[in-house]
Amino acid sequence: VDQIYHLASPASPPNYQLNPVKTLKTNLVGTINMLGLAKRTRARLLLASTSEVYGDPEKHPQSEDYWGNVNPIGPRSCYDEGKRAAEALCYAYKRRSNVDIRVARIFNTYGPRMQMNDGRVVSNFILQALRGQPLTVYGEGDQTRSFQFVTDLVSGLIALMASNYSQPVNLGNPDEHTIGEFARTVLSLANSSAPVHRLQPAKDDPHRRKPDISVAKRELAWQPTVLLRDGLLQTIHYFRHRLSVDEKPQNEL
Ligand SMILES: O=C(O)[C@H]1O[C@H](OP(=O)(O)OP(=O)(O)OC[C@H]2O[C@@H](n3ccc(=O)[nH]c3=O)[C@H](O)[C@@H]2O)[C@H](O)[C@@H](O)[C@@H]1O
Repeated sequence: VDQIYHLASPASPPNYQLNPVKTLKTNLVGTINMLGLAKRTRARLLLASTSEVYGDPEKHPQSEDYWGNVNPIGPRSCYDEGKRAAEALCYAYKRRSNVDIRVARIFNTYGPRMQMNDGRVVSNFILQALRGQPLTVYGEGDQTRSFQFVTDLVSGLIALMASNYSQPVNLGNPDEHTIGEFARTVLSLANSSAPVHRLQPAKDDPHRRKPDISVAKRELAWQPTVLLRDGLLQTIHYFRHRLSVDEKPQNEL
């Protein structure tokens, strides 16, 4: 074993909150298991961490030296604190046993082959737009996110694994949008006239999120290249195809 990409964990808020104990176990015990493997085999381990280590950030955009604003007992804490502890484990193994680690703090990522029932905003809005169902905006829709296309993330992960840099690195696209604006973009790209419905805000939902990617630019010579419009068109195309296959009446198959 030369390289370990430790990516395993539920990642969608409805998913990881469904079984919070399992989410914590995956990130704690799972990370200990993988770090043990890396120690025994002297492999380099890359941890998929998350922008959620910054919680509901008081610093904007978020750079890696920001310690975060996380509610340690809230509904998101199983994931946020699980990933924070996974990072702590990486640096403990590095200090104690000299394990060679890389830590990617991944910001909202989307693209073809996402699970349709994932529950995150990109898949929800695309599916709703294509089915002509109301787009479910949680709260006022003025919260922001910065969406990165999957191929950009993959090239960032590979560049980080190949680098000599062992401090955390943000991997994300700094192109920031409000969720209300994002709903309108999806409707327009999917040629949909579905309505937008405002629902209750999600508890502890981060209000703003945008990566500062200066470290990734400097250390990895990496930056995202896919524009939101182009990435969304590819993703909408994929979901449209999946719907035509999955929702075809049985007698037409
Ligand atoms: O990718 C990240 O950086 C991290 O954040 C995500 O969490 P979140 O940003 O809340 O992801 P979504 O569930 O896609 O929500 C994004 C925003 O859209 C809103 N939303 C979501 C779904 C929906 O149907 N409607 C809606 O308005 C949410 O309230 C939130 O403000 C996921 O927890 C993680 O996969 C990941 O580590």
